[in-house]
Amino acid sequence: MYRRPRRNRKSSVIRGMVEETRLSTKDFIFPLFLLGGKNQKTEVKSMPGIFRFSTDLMLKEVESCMELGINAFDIFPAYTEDQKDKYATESHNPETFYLKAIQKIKETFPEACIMTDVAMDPYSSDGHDGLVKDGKILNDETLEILGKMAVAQAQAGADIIGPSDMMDGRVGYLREQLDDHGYTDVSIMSYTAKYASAFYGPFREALDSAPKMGDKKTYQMDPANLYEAMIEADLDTEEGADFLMVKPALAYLDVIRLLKDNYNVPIAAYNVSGEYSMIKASAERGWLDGERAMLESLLSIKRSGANVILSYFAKEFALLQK
Ligand SMILES: NCc1[nH]cc(CCC(=O)O)c1CC(=O)O
Ligand SMILES: [Mg+2]
Repeated sequence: MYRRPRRNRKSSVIRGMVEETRLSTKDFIFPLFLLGGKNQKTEVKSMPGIFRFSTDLMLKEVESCMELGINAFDIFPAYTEDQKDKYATESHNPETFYLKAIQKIKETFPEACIMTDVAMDPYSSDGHDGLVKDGKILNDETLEILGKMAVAQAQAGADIIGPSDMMDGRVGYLREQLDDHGYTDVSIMSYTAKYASAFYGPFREALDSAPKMGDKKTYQMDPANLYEAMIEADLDTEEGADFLMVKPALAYLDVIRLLKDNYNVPIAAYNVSGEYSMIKASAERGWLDGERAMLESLLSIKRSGANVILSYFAKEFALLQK
């Protein structure tokens, strides 16, 4: 045998030299759940170790993450039922707590990169990402609401907006709205290939944002489809997306690879709530080594081509690097 691949695995130094993929805290965006009020901190039951924070406590959380090298955050607000309506009015009310919180975070930590979600669901009494009429999710009517939301978020200081709604044409529409309002520097990380997935369950518990009727299959993609992601990616790149995102991550590594190989735009992957909870739940039962399972799955997301990883594991990962 002239070739013995095991020679390059014989010591940890050599294994380190030939390592093809390396994770860094810089790869991550940490999703954070925001509450109204003051001095509030509640754990998400289905996501052990993940909390919702009111603005004052979130500032502390952001600070402790930044000390660990996590500098990018995606802020998701939790609204109560009485604050929701059909038109997701709170999403662009300049006095609403989540816009104030973003302002405050940017004021306190100007170097932090703040991303915001553009979709109606946390503010909608129907629990859908778009406007509901006669059981249908209206596309073009929704765009106008998303436009107001995105401009309000940019005004509050968002560095990146993340349309997660899957309405057609929204990237171009939002780019135009942002530019018309003078926010040419605000980036768009499009949820390009977002699948109708069972893995969003814990997130919907965190925000109490599950759809009141039906499901999201008329706008989110069918898990059976790979090449359809290229139709979405073609449109999003033409419409001006700065990043293309695949969501969820682990069950869709082939989609991440396909987009990475075909588009010259950075690819993001959302390691979603259910993917976090699966590992946490089995680690709690002693069924697998939670830390190793976390590192292996994060590595697989990067190896498949993701440049940016949104993950609830971000802080835990950063802590391990210390
Ligand atoms: N449109 C809202 C939104 N933005 C991110 C997630 C899921 C994130 C996660 O599960 O961690 C969802 C839920 C959904 O589409 O129902
Ligand atoms: Mg699309």
